[in-house]
This record gives sequence, C-alpha cells and structure tokens, in this order.
Amino acid sequence: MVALGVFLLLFVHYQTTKTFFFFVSRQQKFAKLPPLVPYWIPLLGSMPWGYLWNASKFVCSSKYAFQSCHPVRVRLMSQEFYILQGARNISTLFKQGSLSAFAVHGSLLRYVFSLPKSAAEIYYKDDSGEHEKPHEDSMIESHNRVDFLTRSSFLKFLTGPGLAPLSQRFERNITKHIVALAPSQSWTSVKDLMEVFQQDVTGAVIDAMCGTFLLKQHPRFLGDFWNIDRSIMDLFVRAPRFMAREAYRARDDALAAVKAWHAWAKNNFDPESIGPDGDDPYWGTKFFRNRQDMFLNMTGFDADAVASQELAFIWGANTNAIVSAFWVTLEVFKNHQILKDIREEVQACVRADVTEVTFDIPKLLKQPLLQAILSETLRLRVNGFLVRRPMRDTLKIHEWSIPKDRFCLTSSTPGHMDPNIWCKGAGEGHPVTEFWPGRFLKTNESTGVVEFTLKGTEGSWMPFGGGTHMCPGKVFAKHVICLTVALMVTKYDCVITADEKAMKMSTRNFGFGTLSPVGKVPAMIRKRDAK
Ligand code: HEM
Repeated sequence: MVALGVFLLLFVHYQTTKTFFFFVSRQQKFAKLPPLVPYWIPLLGSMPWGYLWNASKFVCSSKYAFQSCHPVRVRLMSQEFYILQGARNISTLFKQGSLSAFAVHGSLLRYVFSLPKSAAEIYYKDDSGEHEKPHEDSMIESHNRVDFLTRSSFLKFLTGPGLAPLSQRFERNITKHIVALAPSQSWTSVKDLMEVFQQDVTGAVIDAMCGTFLLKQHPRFLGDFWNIDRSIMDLFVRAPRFMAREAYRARDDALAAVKAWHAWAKNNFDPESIGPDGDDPYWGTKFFRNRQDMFLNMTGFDADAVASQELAFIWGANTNAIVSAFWVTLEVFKNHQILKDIREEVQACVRADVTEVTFDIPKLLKQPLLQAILSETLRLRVNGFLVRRPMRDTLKIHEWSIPKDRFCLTSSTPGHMDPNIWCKGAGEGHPVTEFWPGRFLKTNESTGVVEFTLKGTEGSWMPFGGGTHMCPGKVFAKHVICLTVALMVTKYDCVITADEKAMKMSTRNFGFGTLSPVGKVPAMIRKRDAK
C-alpha cells in the first residue's frame, strides 16, 4: 500500500515536470530559459541510469535530453547543467566567444594527470579570455593567462611553423617502425594489431615530439601510457586507490618519467644544439622547451605541475590519433575492394626517387577515398562529450538563453549516428551503424571525378570538436593516420584473424574520444613484393 502511494506521488511529480517541459518548449517568448528535463524523484533529479548501462544507446535515444531539438536544462541532485544538441544549435554554440572549455580539461588535468591544486587554481581564476587582448575588466596578470597562453602554444606548434619539422621527424620514425614489423614474405602472426599501434605508432609520435630520451630511459613509459588510457574513467571519477591500483601506479610512474626527462633536458641542454627549425634533441621541440618557462612563471606551478601538463598533452596527442589509425587500418584490410582502391591511391603518391618508400604527403592527404575512410572511421569511433561554460554573458542559442557560468554539455554521438544526416541520398540503404565511406564522396558533375566532401555535415560531424577550443592537432592527426595506413598497405598484406566480437567497440571510455576494441585483434602479416 505504502509502495503504491509512493509510486503515485512520484508519478504525479513526473507528470507535472513533463507538463512544464512541454509548456516551456512551446512558449513563443524570445530568450527563454530552456525547459527542465522531466524527472521522477524530487531530490535526485534526472539520474542517468540508462547511461550507466549503455552510454551510446542512452545518448542516441534519450528523448528529452540528447535527442531534443532545443537546449534543455538537467537537474542532477544539487547541480543544474544544460544539454545542447542538433546541428543548428551546435553550429551556433561554436560561433560564440568567451566559452571556457576548462570544466573538462581542469578535471582531466587535476584528477587524471594529478595537477597540483595550487596550479589548478590558476585555471579557475583565469577570466581573461582566449584572445590576445584580455577582457577589459579582468585583473589576471599576463603571465597567469593560462587559457590564452596554453592555447597559443598549441596553435604555434600544431598549426604554425612547428608542424613541418614535427611531421618530418614522425615520417622518418614511422617508416623505420613499420618497415621493421615483419621480416619476410612468409606470414608472421601478430598477437594484437592494436598493440602494434600502441607501441610502434605511439613510439614514433613521442620520439618526434619529445626527443628520444623519454622512451629510451623509460622503456615502460608506453605500457604505462596505455594503462592510464584504459583506466581514464577510474582516474577521472577519482576511484579509490585500492580499486584502481595499477592505474594510479602507471600514472605516477609516467609522471615521474616525464619529470626525469625535464630535469635531464634542463641539466644537459646546449643552446648550440638548436637546429634551423628551432627544435633541439633535449626537449625534442621548441614547444616543450618554451613551455617550461611559460608554466614556471605562473603562480602555483612547480616541476610536478609542468610534468602533469606535459603528460596530459602527450596523452591528448596520442590517444585519439593512434586508436583511429588502428580502426582505419582495420577497415582497409577487412575489405578487399577498399584495400585495392586504397593501394591505387597510395601508389599514386609514392616517390620514386628514393630507396625506402616515401610519399608525396600533400598529395596523399588529399586522396578522396583515404579522406573518406578516415572521416567515416571518426564518425563511427569517436564518441566525445564537449563541455563549455559561458564566462562573460548569457549564452544565446537562437530563442534560448543559458545563464552565465552554467555548464553546457554536447555530445558528438547523436550527430554522428543521425540517420537523417547520413542515410539520405546516396547513403540510403546504408544504416548509420555500417562503415560506408561513400557518405563522404560525391561525383563532380562537370568532370565526372569522385571527390571528398564534408558539405552538409556542419554541426553533425564533429570528431575534433569546434569553436575556439577545436582540436589544434587535427592536421597532425590526419598526417599520422594517413601515413601509417599508407605504409601498412604498401609494405604488407594483412589478414585479420580476430572474431567479430573482439572487434566491437568498448564503451568503457565513452565520452573521452575514440573508443578502442573490446578484445585483442590478432592478425597475420607478410611483406609484400612492393618497394
Ligand atoms: C583522430 C585524432 C584526434 C581527435 C578525434 C581529437 C579530438 C579532440 C577533441 C574532440 C577535442 C576537444 C575539442 C573541443 O572541446 O571542441 C580535442 C582537443 C585537443 N586536442 Fe585533439 N584530437 C585528435 C588528435 C590530436 C592530436 C594528434 C593532438 C596533438 C598533437 C591533439 C591535441 C589536442 C589539444 C592540445 C586539445 C585541447 C585544445 C584546447 O583546449 O584548446 N589532438 N581533440
């Protein structure tokens, strides 16, 4: 009887919040507060039970939250935040200035990468904005403008003059690694293809970025790195140490390794060793060398804080790119026709004037099928949450107003899995769950040439996020992925022997970017006759 009474009360509460939801949604008034998502239990609010069970299904089916065509307000215990979905709303969000992305970055830095509290404070206090000219009423000293300073360091490194030398070093490293994978033209078994990417491709990226000391002196670094990556959710939610001992051990050892590299570079650095591109063998790049002073000038930063920052950067530079490179390679080797077509595209970019295989990289990065395969892979494999906080003013999303300082959450998954975007026109007959690169190809009517296109996907395809905090590494990521795949298909035949179950995506790290396969992916590889 009591249970029935409680149920009836909760039911009435739910129906009332639902009625209000629809009432506010339909109001015609301009600049209105988004409606509150209906919920059953008054003090708990909208508990995301479905999310805990199947995160991907939850964001693709939660009618009131991630599937709503307008922004909504969510109450979760004492907290309130906003969810924003739909191409039109997301495109508008990305056009706004003064949105801080620190909500997620701060928790990642603080809890996953152990940024000391004194340094994290600088982030919380920084209200000077992301532009060179600080906000007029901001009192933050110029050396403490952490958002602007870190963002400019990324941009100089990854989109400015730092990119060419980094890319060239990566090219040399990855070629050596891939060429050494299998010794002969007889089949060699590979226990787990993913491990090849975690060791060889990550090794090539880290050596190109940090110089060779880090991995030479700390051979366990790569293992620790992927251990952290696997357990990122445990660290992020601050699981007690006894429940995630190995994750905390890996994180602490990786931080110690980065700190030891920094100390070695500081003690041994010779200014004469700086090359014409500005990089040097101690810090690896001008980027890491210059960030030492930049961070150590900030209030509350010490050697531990800098190690946390740089380990976080190394993680960001590898996790998505390496796992995506793995999926692209897998898709190519799984399908004979795609493999044949990709080999043709890649072969057209091989430079003939050298002994070891090298590519005309600008041409390679423009090949339509390769770009389409990469884009389709990112659509299916990247599942990220993006969080923004309006720092200065109310955030206006069409007729909706989100008050200053509130958190706004959006997810790449609903857009990536929306049949109204991906199954129209040529995509008809290809369900959203199917890997079909044709979604990103179109035939030029006047020339008859098949071209790569992202037209019509704005606000729906967003593996790299968007707006002022959009991923600054997207060009380098494309380079890493395309070159790795080009080398693999040129040098090797590969038969994937894993069962379908092992190749499913693990949702363990849902929300953090590219998801890994659930199991090991064994394969057989052999050298090809090609150069
Ligand atoms: C397939 C590969 C990659 C994917 C899918 C990816 C995705 C993302 C996403 C979704 C964000 C958040 C953007 C936002 O909040 O709007 C981000 C941020 C970032 N990414 Fe990437 N990323 C990739 C590769 C890389 C690489 C190779 C680097 C560096 C070499 C890199 C460096 C960063 C940095 C530094 C940020 C923080 C930017 C900021 O806060 O302003 N990423 N990435």
